[in-house]
Amino acid sequence: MPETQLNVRIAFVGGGNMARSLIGGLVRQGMAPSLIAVAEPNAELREALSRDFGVGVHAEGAAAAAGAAVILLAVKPQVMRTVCESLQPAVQAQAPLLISIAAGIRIDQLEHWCGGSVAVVRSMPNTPALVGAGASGLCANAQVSAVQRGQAETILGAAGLAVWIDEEAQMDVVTALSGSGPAYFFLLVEALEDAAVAQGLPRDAARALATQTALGAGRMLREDGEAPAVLRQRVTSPGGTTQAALDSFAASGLRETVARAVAAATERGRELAAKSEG
Ligand SMILES: NC(=O)C1=CN([C@@H]2O[C@H](COP(=O)(O)OP(=O)(O)OC[C@H]3O[C@@H](n4cnc5c(N)ncnc54)[C@H](O)[C@@H]3O)[C@@H](O)[C@H]2O)C=CC1
Ligand SMILES: O=C(O)[C@@H]1CCC=N1
Repeated sequence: MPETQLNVRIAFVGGGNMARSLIGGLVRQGMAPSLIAVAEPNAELREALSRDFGVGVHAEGAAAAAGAAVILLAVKPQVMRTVCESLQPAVQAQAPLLISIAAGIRIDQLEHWCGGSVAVVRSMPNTPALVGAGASGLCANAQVSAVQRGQAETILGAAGLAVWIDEEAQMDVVTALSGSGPAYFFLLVEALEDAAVAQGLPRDAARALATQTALGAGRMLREDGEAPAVLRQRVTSPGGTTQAALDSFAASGLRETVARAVAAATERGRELAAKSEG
């Protein structure tokens, strides 16, 4: 990754699922594992990260953060305040770029918990990052330099697509769309599988066909370049089977149902942020 090659020290605080997927992406893209340090209290996870990627592992956040130009916070929102407070001396001494991937934790909270002025990128990735097909929204505060923006983009981009969001308030919408979004598509595949079984198809065949249809539709959305509505129209022969299904979706208010679900998820993100006030 020439322009995107990272040659600065990165500390991951939290070595769970999301951290693992981001670390895997960086190492696959050629980043030297010796530049990556991970703090993870769970010894089994620590050993697995060391064995699988050759990264440095520590039990404590402060040990991993020592000398890091980028500190990526990959812990659950509930422990974020304690973790930031423990990192305060390192953050104040080293002035690193701080990247948080925690749902619902705001930039001003992170600044406050880390002891004041600090460059922060708030990000919302999603679980397809585990297979290199993630989608992340990124939002930076004013202290983040152009170089640091590039670093954040490289780290999140190593696991898929990274999109900058200007207004932090919109990060709750990103969470509701792409953060939670994989679950919506999984639900649709579940429902399609069950529906096909109800119509007489064996379950194995129903799951295989529903899964591959989701993959095929996703790849066409990315690779064809046409708008989703155009791709949909191309499948829909007048008076045919697709039209019958789409008419039924419309009669059930599918678009309104989706709009209500995304509104509920956005609102929940706001509530979670309010709960973690401090
Ligand atoms: N799972 C998802 O779909 C998404 C999750 N996120 C966010 O990513 C963050 C991490 O989520 P996951 O990786 O799914 O969770 P996870 O539970 O797999 O990983 C969190 C890790 O943090 C470790 N940890 C706990 N206390 C610690 C401390 N004091 N210092 C260092 N490490 C500590 C835990 O042992 C655990 O391994 C969360 O804030 C979540 O909101 C963001 C986007 C999507
Ligand atoms: O459901 C949640 O709250 C988290 C945020 C995005 C995906 N999982």
